[in-house]
Amino acid sequence: MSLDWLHTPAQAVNDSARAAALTRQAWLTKPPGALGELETLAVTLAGLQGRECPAVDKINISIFAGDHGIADEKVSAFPQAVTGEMVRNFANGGAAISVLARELRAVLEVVHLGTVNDPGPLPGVRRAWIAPRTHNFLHAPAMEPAQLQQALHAGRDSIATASAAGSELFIGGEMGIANTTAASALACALIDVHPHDITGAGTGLDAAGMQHKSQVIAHAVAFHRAYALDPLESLRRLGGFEIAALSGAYIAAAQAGIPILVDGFISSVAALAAVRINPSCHEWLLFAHCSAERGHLRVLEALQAKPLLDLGMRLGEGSGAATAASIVRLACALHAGMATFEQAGVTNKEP
Ligand SMILES: Cc1cc2ncn([C@H]3O[C@H](COP(=O)(O)O)[C@@H](O)[C@H]3O)c2cc1C
Ligand SMILES: O=C(O)c1cccnc1
Repeated sequence: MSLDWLHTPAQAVNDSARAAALTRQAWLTKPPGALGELETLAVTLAGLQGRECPAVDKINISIFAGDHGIADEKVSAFPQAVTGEMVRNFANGGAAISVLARELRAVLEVVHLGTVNDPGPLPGVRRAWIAPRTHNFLHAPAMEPAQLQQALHAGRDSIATASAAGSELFIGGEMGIANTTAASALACALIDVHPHDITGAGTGLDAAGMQHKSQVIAHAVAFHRAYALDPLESLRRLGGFEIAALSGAYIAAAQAGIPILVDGFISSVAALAAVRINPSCHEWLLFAHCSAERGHLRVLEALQAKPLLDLGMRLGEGSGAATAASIVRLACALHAGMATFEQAGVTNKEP
């Protein structure tokens, strides 16, 4: 199986649906622009969904879980066993994203790509097993070429299922202890930022822990520097199974015409890799929130992204995107449900 599909263009945005939505916004009983970003959201979604009045009733969430060799370098405040334990927690419905998905009445899929602490087959968990974890990218590429391919295809498979179910919005999430280190290293390769300026606390490192993490990232980025201009190779060398699966899912969603709501720091780095691999998927990305993880602002800037929320969240799992999805729903409801000046008999301003 080749990776040629990664370069297939995303679906074209429907300009006439977008224009119709823009006109509709001007007719609604409010001063023009008074609903701020909610107006922009509705108009953007209209173009993506190809209808004057978009809707996000059917939301698909896929959480990709995988472990990281770089965890050996003591770069996380939590032990590696937590990744596998959280896969079980997702299956049992006890994680933050489980609660948010229920509230949204979204379809939640958990994709288990490989953990050191393997909980085994679980109901509601798709096993797309690659290996217990990636290689430690301080000394070697994180993934073998075949493993990168498996991870990208795991993401694409999630979109095939979502697309067949008529999904109107895709949210990707991740779980993988030490993945803020992988995402930070990958971001350094993709946007040429200094590790010190992007390294954050992740699950809660103190200042000394962050200093150490930043040095580990700097060494890894230097080790793989020769490949920094190649985004797919950087993803293989510095990413992780769940990060690559997210990149594959984003590209496939844009190709399938499903709008994407990007979560926090790790998801945004996966989105940046996706855009560097296939620039046409950029138009399909909506950005949910600004994570408290230090490097997120810099990554959002590289994506020219204006996120909807800033709640100090730093969890991952797709939780920020699931929270913002309610706002996206409200934007669609306002756009479709408000009366026009004419319908309501309200006097419009002078032209
Ligand atoms: C119980 C628990 C649940 C989580 N859910 C997401 N993460 C988040 O934290 C991890 C990244 O942080 P670091 O790079 O510092 O390890 C990822 O698994 C991410 O999804 C969690 C972390 C923990 C501990
Ligand atoms: O913003 C994120 O994605 C994030 C931040 C810290 C830990 N895990 C995830």
